[in-house]
Amino acid sequence: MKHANSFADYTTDELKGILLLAEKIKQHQDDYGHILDGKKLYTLFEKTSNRTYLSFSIGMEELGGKAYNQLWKDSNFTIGDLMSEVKYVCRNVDCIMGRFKKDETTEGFMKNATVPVINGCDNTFHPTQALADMLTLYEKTGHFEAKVLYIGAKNNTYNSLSEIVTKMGGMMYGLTPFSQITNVPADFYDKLTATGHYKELPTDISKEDLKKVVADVDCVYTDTWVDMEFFTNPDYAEKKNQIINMMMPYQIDAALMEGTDTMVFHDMPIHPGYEITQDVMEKHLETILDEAENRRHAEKGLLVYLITGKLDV
Ligand SMILES: NC(=O)NCCC[C@H](N)C(=O)O
Repeated sequence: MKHANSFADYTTDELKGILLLAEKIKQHQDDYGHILDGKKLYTLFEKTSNRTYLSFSIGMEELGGKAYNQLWKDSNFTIGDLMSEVKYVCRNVDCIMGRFKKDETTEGFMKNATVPVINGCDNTFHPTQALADMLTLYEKTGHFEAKVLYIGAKNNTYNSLSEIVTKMGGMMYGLTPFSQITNVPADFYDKLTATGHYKELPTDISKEDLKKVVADVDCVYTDTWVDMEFFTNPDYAEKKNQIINMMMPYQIDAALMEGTDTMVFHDMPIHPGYEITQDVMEKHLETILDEAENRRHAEKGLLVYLITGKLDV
């Protein structure tokens, strides 16, 4: 039995297998409408969501299974012992997808569950977003060895994207003047660098040098500068303003993209005027929506793999 959290737990072949299965199901949906007949997925949200909620609910239904959704605040996880509650949930369902504020909750689920647990985005990793991103890159470029330049806050999305790009043998460039990450092992980024497929760019890189990287990569990627659990938190308002001021010079704008056919990716929700300008967002929106739709397709590959243990279906 496997969980889905860090891609350090997955081989390159396994990831390719999941993505190729996802693409096969996407192209031949009619052949896969019953593959998870009778299977049940429990989804639990401690944070807000649009894509994760919809993609897992509809994705499960399209495979013949059923998803049962609960908000953390309505659950007895708020008052009970985590270990025994997780074990109880596992008596009922075949898989769990949880979006939690803290990675220690994700890890608590994974430690105690007797069914596969998928991290639906905590403060450290967002693996299903990275699978969707890689599926999109594969569809748009025809290969898995993608070159990506991420400009923005170092965060959950960045960590999982960096893991998958390096694992697939592509090249990940990170320009991250600010970090939301508080809880990865000290050597996490060193290990990525040691693969030879990961490079952090200096924050004082010249516009000229940055534009060379933009022209060389398949896509420029950005994400919110402030993660969802802090976005509307009044206690975080001052910090949020500081971050915005610091990050404004790193906004994805038309001047940065000018003269290239490089794609722009964003995991959504988008904050035009902050991490990306309105015009660049509008120009690349169809690509971004392809990427967002691929959450559902990539997750279907993952669900089939985790629940059946098979890739050759
Ligand atoms: N598509 C998504 O699932 N978006 C999640 C947003 C990730 C962002 N770094 C956040 O934690 O708010």
